[in-house]
Amino acid sequence: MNKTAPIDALVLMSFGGPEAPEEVVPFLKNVTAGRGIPEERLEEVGEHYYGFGGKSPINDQNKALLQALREELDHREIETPIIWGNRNWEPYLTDELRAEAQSGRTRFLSIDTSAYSSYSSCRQYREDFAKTIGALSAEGMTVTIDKIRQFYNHPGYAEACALLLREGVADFTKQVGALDAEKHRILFVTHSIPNVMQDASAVETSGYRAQHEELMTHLLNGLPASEALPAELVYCSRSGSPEVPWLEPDVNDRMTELAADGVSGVILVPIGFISDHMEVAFDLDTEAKETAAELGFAFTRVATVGTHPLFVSGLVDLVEERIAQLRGDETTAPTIPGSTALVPGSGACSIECCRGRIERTTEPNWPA
Ligand SMILES: CC1=C(CCC(=O)O)c2cc3nc(cc4[nH]c(cc5[nH]c(cc1n2)c(C)c5CCC(=O)O)c(CCC(=O)O)c4C)C(CCC(=O)O)=C3C
Ligand SMILES: [Fe+2]
Repeated sequence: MNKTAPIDALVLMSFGGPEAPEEVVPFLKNVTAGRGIPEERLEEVGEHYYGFGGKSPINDQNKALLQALREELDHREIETPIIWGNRNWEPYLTDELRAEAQSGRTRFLSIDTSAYSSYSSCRQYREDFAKTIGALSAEGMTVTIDKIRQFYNHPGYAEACALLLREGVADFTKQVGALDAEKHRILFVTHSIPNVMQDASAVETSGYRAQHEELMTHLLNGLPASEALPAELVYCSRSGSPEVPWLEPDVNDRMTELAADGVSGVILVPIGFISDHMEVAFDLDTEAKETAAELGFAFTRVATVGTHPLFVSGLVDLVEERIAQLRGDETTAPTIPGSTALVPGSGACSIECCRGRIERTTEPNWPA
């Protein structure tokens, strides 16, 4: 029995990353095709990858997540295949779906590895689906791809983040002896995006930044009073041209400012990333950690959810939720308090949402 009808197969859809030094430049070319990212920035980002032997950590993390999802599906006696496809590197989405279609599975439900709404983290994946559908159609194959909603406010993701935050606070407390609201800060960190992309994300949902704030508020409310510290949202991994405004403050700049205000320790909480991919491994664990060391800060970087069982079972709950919606069955769409489930369109945002790309074309640095 196909417990997931009308879906034939699930797809873990991610960004992709190089496996070896010779793949770094071709990968970066794929990522930035048609974008106005300056050459110097690409060389700089290339160096981050070479610093890790030319291999991105993201693929092994996706393999682990794929395995964990398989186990959770098996546990629920759901036999539907789950495969993995990427936007920017092998295994490419189109190739994986072609192989499935040749085996007779043509209706897909995607689990994207991005938690929030924005062009880069939601709509661009849907454009990838459209490209794959178009490419396979040109080869005579008809496939459909739906997706689960953005999961930043799903209890599975949020409660996994909450437990990991408690562990991080415990680690930090050991380092400093006792928490002190004058001297210590919680900095929630996410990937910066251009301001125009932020604005476009906030048309039909609360938007990229406010979604992070909803989760932050929930996580802070969940901390016992003895662990309460002042907290704020900061950003990492800015790219693009310096004249184009992106979300700020940068995590390093903010730590430097805080040091001038008498702060001497930070807990970084990377709620924008589901696993320790390059932004976490380089921008936080290398660069931000160095900044903290220069400032003489106590420093803890909270773990990302990775394959946390609450996160993995939450994703499978979201698969079941979306399938129930597709069937027209009664279903609930649970969220953390103070947040609302995103409207089902092609899964998460409505089809008009997050059109960051259109605004970009009005800027000299963002060619159409
Ligand atoms: C919001 C967001 C997420 C989170 C949501 C999600 O997970 O999707 C994310 C994830 C990722 N971004 C990644 C890598 C890169 N992102 C770049 C460029 C950009 N990212 C942007 C935004 C985001 N990016 C934006 C607005 C740009 C600029 C222009 C553009 O392209 O729209 C560039 C080009 C060079 C540079 O500018 O840094 C690279 C190499 C990797 C792989 C890491 C690894 O290998 O472990 C992952 C998971
Ligand atoms: Fe990125």
